[in-house]
Amino acid sequence: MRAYGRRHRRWSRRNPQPLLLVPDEPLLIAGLAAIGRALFRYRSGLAPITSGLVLEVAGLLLHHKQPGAWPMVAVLATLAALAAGLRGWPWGLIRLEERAYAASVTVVAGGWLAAATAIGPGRGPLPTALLSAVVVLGVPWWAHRRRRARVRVDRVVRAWPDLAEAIGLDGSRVMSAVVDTWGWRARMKLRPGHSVADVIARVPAIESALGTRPGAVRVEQDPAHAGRCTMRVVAIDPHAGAIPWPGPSARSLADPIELGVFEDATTVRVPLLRRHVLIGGTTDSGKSGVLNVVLGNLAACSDVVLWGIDLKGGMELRPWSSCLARLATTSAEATQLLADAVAILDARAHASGRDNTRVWEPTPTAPALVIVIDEYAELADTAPAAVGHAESIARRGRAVAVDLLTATQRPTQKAMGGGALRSQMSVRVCLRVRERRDVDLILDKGMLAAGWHAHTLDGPGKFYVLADGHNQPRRARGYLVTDEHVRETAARYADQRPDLDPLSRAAIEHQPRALEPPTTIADDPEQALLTALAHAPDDGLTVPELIDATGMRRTWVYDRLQALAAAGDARQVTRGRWRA
Ligand SMILES: Nc1ncnc2c1ncn2[C@@H]1O[C@H](COP(=O)(O)OP(=O)(O)OP(=O)(O)O)[C@@H](O)[C@H]1O
Repeated sequence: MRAYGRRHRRWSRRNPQPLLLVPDEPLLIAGLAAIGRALFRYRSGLAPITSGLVLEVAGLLLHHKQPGAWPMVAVLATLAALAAGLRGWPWGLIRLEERAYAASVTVVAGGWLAAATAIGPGRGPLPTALLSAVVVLGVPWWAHRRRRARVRVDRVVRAWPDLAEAIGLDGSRVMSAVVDTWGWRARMKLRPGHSVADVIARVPAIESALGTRPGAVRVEQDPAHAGRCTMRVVAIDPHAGAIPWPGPSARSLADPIELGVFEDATTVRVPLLRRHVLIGGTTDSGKSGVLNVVLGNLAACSDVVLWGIDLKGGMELRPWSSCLARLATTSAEATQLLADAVAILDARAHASGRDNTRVWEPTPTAPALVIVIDEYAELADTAPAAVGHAESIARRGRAVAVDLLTATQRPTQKAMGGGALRSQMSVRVCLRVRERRDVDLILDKGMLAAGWHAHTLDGPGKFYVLADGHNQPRRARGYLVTDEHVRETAARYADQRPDLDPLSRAAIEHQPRALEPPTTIADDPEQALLTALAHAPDDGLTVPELIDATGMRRTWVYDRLQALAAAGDARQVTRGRWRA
């Protein structure tokens, strides 16, 4: 038996059976069905031709049965054209061009039908007129981008059950789909037991199944139903170009700040009163850009005093110096500034307790205090004493309107005091990060898995924001604030800045001043700098180390480093570390 089986298999390999297709229905019916399917599939593209044929038949019937009805046809056509042109009825057209097109088509079709009813569709110029109208009015129809997009979306919706099964979302249903300016979005119902996290985990597979570019699919939870979500396919990136800053929108800290624009063109509005802000992202992700948008707005608020800490020698914040009541550029200055802020906080808390007022309401005469810290991790590295003050402000500052606005490349556990500081930051702006786990560091644990994919942001200024009213992973792009904007805004509001209230001023005056650490200035700081750079270890020296070596101020060291770098005598080994 086994020998027979082997022989049979060998014989089958040598003499393969021809593949026979046996139709199980008559050829004519199969052919008609195929034509029907093709007509149905391309029904949108064929619509002008179909409409021409329908008109021809209607003209024939009306001419034979009711040739005197042509004035009625003309009147109805005019009314229909008015409804289409003025109200977009019955297609719900919003855009002016689309309504104009619908009105023109209705007028031409109605006019032709009235003429065909009166004299017959085969007479005179009517056949040529109908053919020309189909071609001329068909061209905009065939070229219309949204119509073609709609057709593509309809096909995807029909194919979704198979696609969903292939990517592990079997049982999910597309309930409705809408084409918008940038692509399309669909409301989806998931299989019982599936959640939006399952869809988010399969986003790359969905992109592959739909044939989109990577990063084109967004998924948002339906706030009313755990088993439903909105899937958005962004065919054209609405954030491809920079969005110019329209200027400050806030006049008081109580006004929400407009940071930029979401992908659906709505404005990103974030309330800042009594909130600490953390802006995180890798180098060149646009942190300073977002900081500048916030500063540009706060500069226009008459109830905020601004203090700044910029340990990059004031590189980022100095352009705003005319609007900053204080700017610290060294670790010692930063520590003193934060200590003063804690003193203000204590004085205000004390006064609130005494007067039985729960919160400090900022006004131009009793303004809020916002402390802007550029590169918080650097502060944590170089001024550990300052970190204690910052944490104290983060914990207790909100009620008395002493707020922190911090930017950092990477809010590591160490920089963020083991997360204690970060947990107080109720507004988090996450720009592009290099490593996926940084998303959880900036936003919170589990946010990466929940769809806040900041590692896929592909341009400076693009961000996710987590704040009151913003708890869905929606991509936004910050406004681009140019140097010119900064100069103009700082100059415009410089003399409108409020002063601290007497209570806060008195609190600072009673503060013990830290003694300036004695600095020994090298005889020839320039030479000392060159020697330090020449003998620097392979991973370079930090700016504070160079300050120690030269005894000069940070700004001097930065200026000299820039000049030496331009001349090729110094180079930045990694960010902030230098050697010859
Ligand atoms: N919203 C934006 N739209 C377009 N371009 C932007 C935007 N924000 C920033 N950029 C551009 O990106 C570049 C880097 O921006 P920025 O200096 O703000 O980044 P950063 O994260 O602060 O960098 P660093 O870590 O070096 O301080 C700049 O050239 C800037 O013009």
